[in-house]
Order: sequence, then C-alpha cells, then structure tokens
Amino acid sequence: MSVIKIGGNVLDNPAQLDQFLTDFAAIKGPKVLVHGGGKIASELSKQLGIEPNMVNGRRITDADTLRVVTMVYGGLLNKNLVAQLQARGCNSLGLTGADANVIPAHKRSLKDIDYGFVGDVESPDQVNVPFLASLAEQGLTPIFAALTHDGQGNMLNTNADTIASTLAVALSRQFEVNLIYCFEKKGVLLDVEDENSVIHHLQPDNYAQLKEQGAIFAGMLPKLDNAFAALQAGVKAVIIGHAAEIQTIAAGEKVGTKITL
Ligand SMILES: Nc1ncnc2c1ncn2[C@@H]1O[C@H](COP(=O)(O)OP(=O)(O)O)[C@@H](O)[C@H]1O
Ligand SMILES: CC(=O)N[C@@H](CCC(=O)OP(=O)(O)O)C(=O)O
Repeated sequence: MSVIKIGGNVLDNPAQLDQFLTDFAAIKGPKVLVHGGGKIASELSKQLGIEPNMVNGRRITDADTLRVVTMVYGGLLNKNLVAQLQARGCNSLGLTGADANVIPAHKRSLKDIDYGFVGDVESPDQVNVPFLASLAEQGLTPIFAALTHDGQGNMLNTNADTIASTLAVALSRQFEVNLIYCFEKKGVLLDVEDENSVIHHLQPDNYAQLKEQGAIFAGMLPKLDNAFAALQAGVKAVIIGHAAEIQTIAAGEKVGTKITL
C-alpha cells in the first residue's frame, strides 16, 4: 500500500497537478492520497480579510480561519481532486479525518502558543484501519484533506504531513506501507537552490548535521521528523521526491531521497 502526500505548491500549479494526478491514477495496487493546500488557504484567507498567521510552520487557526480551511481543504481542493481522479478512471472517495471517524484528534493543548483549532492526532492505534481496508478491498482510493475532528463536534486543522505519517503507521499494522512525500523539488537538497544537489540517502546522523549547518530548514524539518517517526513505528519505506517523479518513486526505483534509520 502506498500513502502519498502532495504538497501545497504542486496543488497550486495546474500543469504540475494535472500530470501528478495522471501519474497517481496509473499507480497499481491500493493507495491513499493526502493533500495539504496551505498556500491556497492563505490566499483565500487574505482575500477575505483574514491575515494568515504561521508559527513554527503551523497555522494559528482561530474560528474564522477554521471556517476558511474547512472550506478550502475539505471542499474546494478535496472535491476537485476527486473529480479529476474520476476523470482518469481512479475511483476515489474524498474524506477528512472526521468521516468514518478515521482520524480521531484533540485540540492542541495550550503551552507557550495558542494554536487555536489545530488538531494533534490520537495514537495511530485509533485510526479506523478496518474502514480503510474495506475501501481498498472495493478498489476505492481515499483522498484525505488536512482536517481531523475532536469527537465533540469540532473540525480541527491538522498538518497534512502528520496526517500522512499517521495513516501510514496505522496501515502498516495490516499492510506493507510505503510513505511518499511529493513536492516541487527533486528531494531533500544539499543546497536548496540547486536541484542537482539531491541527497539520495538520509539517516538520522547526517540529518542532525545538515540541520545544524542550516542546509535543512523550515517545512522540511517537520517533514523529516515525521518520516523518521514513521519508520520507527513500522512503515517499510519513506521517500521524499518530486511530484513529477511519482511513478518512478512508486515503482521503487532510485529517485528522490530515501529516508532510513
Ligand atoms: N534541504 C532542503 N531541501 C529541500 N527543501 C527544503 C530544504 N530545506 C528546506 N526546504 C524547504 O522545505 C519546503 C518543503 O516543505 P513544505 O513547504 O512544508 O512542503 P509541502 O509543499 O510538502 O507542504 C521546500 O519548499 C523548501 O523551501
Ligand atoms: C495546522 C496546520 O498548519 N495545518 C496546515 C494544513 C495544510 C497543510 O499541511 O498544507 P501543506 O502540506 O500544503 O503545507 C495549514 O493550515 O497550513
């Protein structure tokens, strides 16, 4: 089973997204797609007069922002992705973590920063794996938006990388799972400005070093933390690579960055 996460910059680029969806639809076997959309949510938010506020790569989600992200992730993006996959013969089903109670979460507790309606997922043990397995049996491909719920009637905004790793860990109890993070670069780069500097293989010790040198920063840090955590929790392989190379990555060929323990 492949759990594939697609990043916000690709979602916002119609040509890249078109190609990615064609390639994704062609991948054989059970698969799950997880999408973000932070960039599009920020644009719409500004148009509505709500200034986006990101802290440590996470969106401060007040009640108005929650309405925006619920509409953008759970509505606009999720439903259009499903329609475009249907057009490619991939029978898909758009979901949030609230649907079928697939991803129970709780509001992030107040520490130094009040993130508002941001969800931290409960343990992968609480993911509704039997439901996902039944979808796979029916040949249905779930498409997850970056939303969970708190079991008390509230939707919660949840980082899409975290949703992908949580689903991958939960599914790895029953399937052999590859977790693939696709974005607009060819992998984790030694020099973020140089597409030819792909690090083909990343382990915790060289990660720590590159982090200290400042070569790996911003959104790549939580992505890699999620990647190592997923491997520790039983996911078979984690690869970070370009959305345009998804078919090659899914076929197990050596492109992008392979993360290992
Ligand atoms: N060493 C690195 N290699 C590649 N990208 C990096 C690196 N360090 C930081 N980044 C940044 O991480 C970003 C990807 O993280 P993020 O924006 O969270 O991804 P996504 O598009 O999947 O949501 C890249 O766009 C890039 O700006
Ligand atoms: C809590 C939090 O920060 N949630 C993210 C969810 C979307 C996301 O992860 O989108 P990308 O993958 O495109 O960055 C946000 O609202 O930006």
